[in-house]
Amino acid sequence: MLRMAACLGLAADIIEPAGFPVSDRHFRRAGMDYVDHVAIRRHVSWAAFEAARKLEGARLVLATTGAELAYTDFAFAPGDIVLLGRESAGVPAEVHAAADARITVPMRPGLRSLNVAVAAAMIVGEALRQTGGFGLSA
Ligand SMILES: C[S@@+](CC[C@H](N)C(=O)[O-])C[C@H]1O[C@@H](n2cnc3c(N)ncnc32)[C@H](O)[C@@H]1O
Repeated sequence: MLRMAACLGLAADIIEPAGFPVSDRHFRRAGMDYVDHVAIRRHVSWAAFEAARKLEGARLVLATTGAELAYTDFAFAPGDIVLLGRESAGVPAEVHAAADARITVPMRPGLRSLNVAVAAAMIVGEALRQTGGFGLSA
């Protein structure tokens, strides 16, 4: 997802505790050489992230299998933050409740979820298509 953010000119927020090590050193050790090309904002907690987001006035758009609204039917706006949950557990109820919108990538019945990076790519692609953001960022 960080590689996608680098290539498409998107900023990435990481909210701790994350389900993976989040230091630049760990990313580099994992061969993530794109890390220097992404504006990564790290937040020490959910509360810290929410405080920063509210200062910016950005909408929080939660990607979840627990929503009715298809991502293609949602009207994205520049500045929206798309929040994705942990690969293992999704997001807690508190985070679900705090979102301004909840969207889903419709799936066949009986299957659990997409891989988080696949869901992110589909949703970000649609958001950029709608907002004209493809290729506009330096
Ligand atoms: C592997 S899923 C999490 C699965 C977890 N067991 C759960 O019950 O939420 C990781 C993240 O990918 C995103 N995701 C996966 N499939 C999705 C879908 N069909 N629609 C929207 N988001 C999805 C969500 O943000 C989810 O929190």
